[in-house]
Amino acid sequence: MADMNLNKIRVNIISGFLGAGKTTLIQTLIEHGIYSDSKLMVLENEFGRVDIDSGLLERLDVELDSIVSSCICCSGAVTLQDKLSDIAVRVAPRYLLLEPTGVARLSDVKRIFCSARVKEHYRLYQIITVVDAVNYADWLKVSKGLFEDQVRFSDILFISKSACCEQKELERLCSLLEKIHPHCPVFINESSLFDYLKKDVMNEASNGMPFITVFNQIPNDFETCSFEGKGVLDLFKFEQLLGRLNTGIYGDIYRLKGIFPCGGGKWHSIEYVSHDYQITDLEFVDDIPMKLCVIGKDLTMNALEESLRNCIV
Ligand SMILES: Nc1nc2c(ncn2[C@@H]2O[C@H](COP(=O)(O)OP(=O)(O)OP(=O)(O)O)[C@@H](O)[C@H]2O)c(=O)[nH]1
Repeated sequence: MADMNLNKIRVNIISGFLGAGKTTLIQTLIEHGIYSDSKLMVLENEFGRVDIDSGLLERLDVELDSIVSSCICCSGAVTLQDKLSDIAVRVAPRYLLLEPTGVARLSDVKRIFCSARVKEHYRLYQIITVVDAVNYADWLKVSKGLFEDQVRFSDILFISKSACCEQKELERLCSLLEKIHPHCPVFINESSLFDYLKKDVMNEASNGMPFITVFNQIPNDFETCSFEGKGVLDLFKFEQLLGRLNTGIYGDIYRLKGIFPCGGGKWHSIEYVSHDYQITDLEFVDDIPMKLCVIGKDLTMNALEESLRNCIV
């Protein structure tokens, strides 16, 4: 009898904390042809109300969909199941690449793929967690349980931003990862990860559901605040605001991302991760509204909104 599992949609999950580099890795995996010759679909989950990552992936020639507003590991679990059923019928890709939010518990996402309804169409293959070499110590302070959950339930660990770190720091991180998830393959450079994936991307998720019950101890009290609308940002004032984000007056801000126009037909993307930020010119942007999304704890939404309004010219 033919193995029914062979016809199922193969799922790779790309997990990792806020701003770790999940979307960047997805982009690179696709550009390096890891999924070439196969119909691929990317499913993004954005914690905020506006969808930013999809816009950044749009230029790649893949099917793209997203779930916004809710985190698929908790309140959005049913939405994910519905979306997966829809994709199986409407798109029927060979592969599905799923990017959960940075605050998703990987154990919960993995559990969704163990449900009978999802298993009917999908088969879970390798789960990669991206670990941010620059900011992991901050994330451990913010939510140790969540960090450990994402490491423990993955099949492959990829350390991003390694070139920005000293060797000693990398060694410290590697030994921490080994303690949390012994013997899990860890990759520091992209090319060795790609070589491994080219051979093993079709390996089924190896460790099943380990018998560990830590899930409910993770405080998932992250908040998000999204801004979307017309308006041009004064870059100087906006950068001043970015410089104030770590003072605590707007709460604890861990991540800000988005796209915005700044006059003269120019658009930028903003990537703020744990106090550092990068503003990049964007080449192809249609006439879409400015979109910004903030993730943190104890956010003072009104103060943040007022300060952002002050940046609009
Ligand atoms: N130097 C360096 N920067 C990186 C690397 N990977 C990602 N980044 C940068 O980190 C920032 C966040 O990257 P994303 O790929 O958007 O991260 P993400 O995990 O998808 O972010 P969220 O979905 O918001 O959680 C961007 O400014 C990237 O350019 C890396 O390996 N090295």
